[in-house]
Amino acid sequence: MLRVHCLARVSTCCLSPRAAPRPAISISRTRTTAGRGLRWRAVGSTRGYATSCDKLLFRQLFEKESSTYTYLLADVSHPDKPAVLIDPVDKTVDRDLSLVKELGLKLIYAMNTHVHADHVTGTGLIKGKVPGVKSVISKASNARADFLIKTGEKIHFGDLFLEVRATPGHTQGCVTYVTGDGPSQPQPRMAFTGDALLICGCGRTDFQGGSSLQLYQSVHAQIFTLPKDTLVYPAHDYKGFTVSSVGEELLYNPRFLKDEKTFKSIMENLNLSYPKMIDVAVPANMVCGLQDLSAKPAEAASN
Ligand SMILES: N[C@@H](CCC(=O)N[C@@H](CSS)C(=O)NCC(=O)O)C(=O)O
Repeated sequence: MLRVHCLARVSTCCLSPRAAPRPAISISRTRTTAGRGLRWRAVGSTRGYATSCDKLLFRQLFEKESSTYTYLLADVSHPDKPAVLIDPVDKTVDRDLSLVKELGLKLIYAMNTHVHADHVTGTGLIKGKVPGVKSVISKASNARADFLIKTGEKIHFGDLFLEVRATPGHTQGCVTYVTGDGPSQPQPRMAFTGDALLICGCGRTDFQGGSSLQLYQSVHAQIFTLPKDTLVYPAHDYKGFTVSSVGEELLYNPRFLKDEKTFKSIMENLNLSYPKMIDVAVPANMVCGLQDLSAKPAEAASN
């Protein structure tokens, strides 16, 4: 187990008597085991788009120019209320940090699912505004960050954790973050799929080392093997959808329902225009948004 950072305070897990006290912040490396369950359980809503866990605070946030979703997760049962942001956008950093402050959370990680091409990550700005926050991205992305994570590793915030699953194909370094498996973790599980799996769609594969065959295989192996009730939260939606599930994507995703060859042909014929921001966004995101911020003094901590 690789511990990369610890807070002095520890808390015991209130829902799992078997769990040992865990440092508030840590990243550990374990082997990933794909869920094989076939559960379909509606929790708290008629469509089942909710997760039950007293500890988890969860918010889905939207940036309208790039149609990007940012996700805020926190363990509110822990005295520090440690929180993570997944895929923050530079333009909405102030909104996101205000929310973190209002909710009394302690932001510890600003995480990226991949090197985005259509917008600049908010990670660099956040690090300047909230000292102590660590940036996270995959090692396979070849980007710079405080923590370079790999498949199978766990990212802990309080007693909750996210499991890292490599889902390359949109870019070489794409990962999906999945909430933990176990009695004290949110049920159903939640998968933050970045651009690998979108709702009834997927990320394009025509730049940044993209590969349609790799995408097809990684989504099938790493996401579609999760329990069917696992909630799917993508990095983008262009039609106004907010959440799906593994079960729904298995039934209705028009791209992944096809065989590999047909999928490849679909991806080769998407005819999408290049993202407007790509020339600015990719270099900035390769350094997790710290491209030109070194000269600027850090602002006062937001929380
Ligand atoms: N018009 C937007 C870019 C839209 C786009 O290409 N989205 C990407 C994800 S961001 S790189 C994508 O993979 N889309 C897949 C799809 O099927 O739409 C812009 O100019 O930024």
